[in-house]
Amino acid sequence: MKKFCESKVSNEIGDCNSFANWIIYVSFKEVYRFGLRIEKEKRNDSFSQTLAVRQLTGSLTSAEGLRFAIVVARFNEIITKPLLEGALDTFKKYSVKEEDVDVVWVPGCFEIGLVAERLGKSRKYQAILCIGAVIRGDTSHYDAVANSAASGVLSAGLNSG
Ligand SMILES: Nc1c(NC[C@H](O)[C@H](O)[C@H](O)CO)[nH]c(=O)[nH]c1=O
Ligand SMILES: CC(=O)[C@@H](O)COP(=O)(O)O
Repeated sequence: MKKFCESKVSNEIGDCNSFANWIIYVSFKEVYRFGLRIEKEKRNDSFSQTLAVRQLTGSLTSAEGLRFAIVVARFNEIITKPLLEGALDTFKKYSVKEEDVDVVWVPGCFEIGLVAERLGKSRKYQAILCIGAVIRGDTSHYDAVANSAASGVLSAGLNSG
């Protein structure tokens, strides 16, 4: 499994104007399903001596017939639920059938890696997507939870191939 995307975004919830960090993790066994497009770009600036810049862009046309799992944390559900809905919507857009997606709720980010690893080892899924949200407060609690979640997801990938 490979780490596909990790993003940090700022987020406001109620009184708490804080930083939320959520992790989205996808792995694809069959990378060849992503068509690789090579585009050449001509630049009209001081770098124009570089005639062409090669850009590699992945494009997924259809994931029909593939099975996916989503592990989603209930903690900070106000954030994770819309992320889950977005993920389900995106799967639909790529022709993944509803019955080919299993959603597993876990209490919080701490549990994501554990469950993702089990699901990965089941060999039932093409990819496992993990969704969690950790909000920075006044203490170092944020770092503990976010770091554990990130390393749990990394271990899940490494241990389930
Ligand atoms: N503080 C956050 C948590 N904490 C809960 C833990 O993840 C865990 O579920 C609990 O300690 C039981 O083992 N979880 C988040 O997802 N986000 C947080 O900000
Ligand atoms: C990681 C958290 O749950 C976070 O909101 C805790 O906030 P605080 O550090 O103020 O206790």
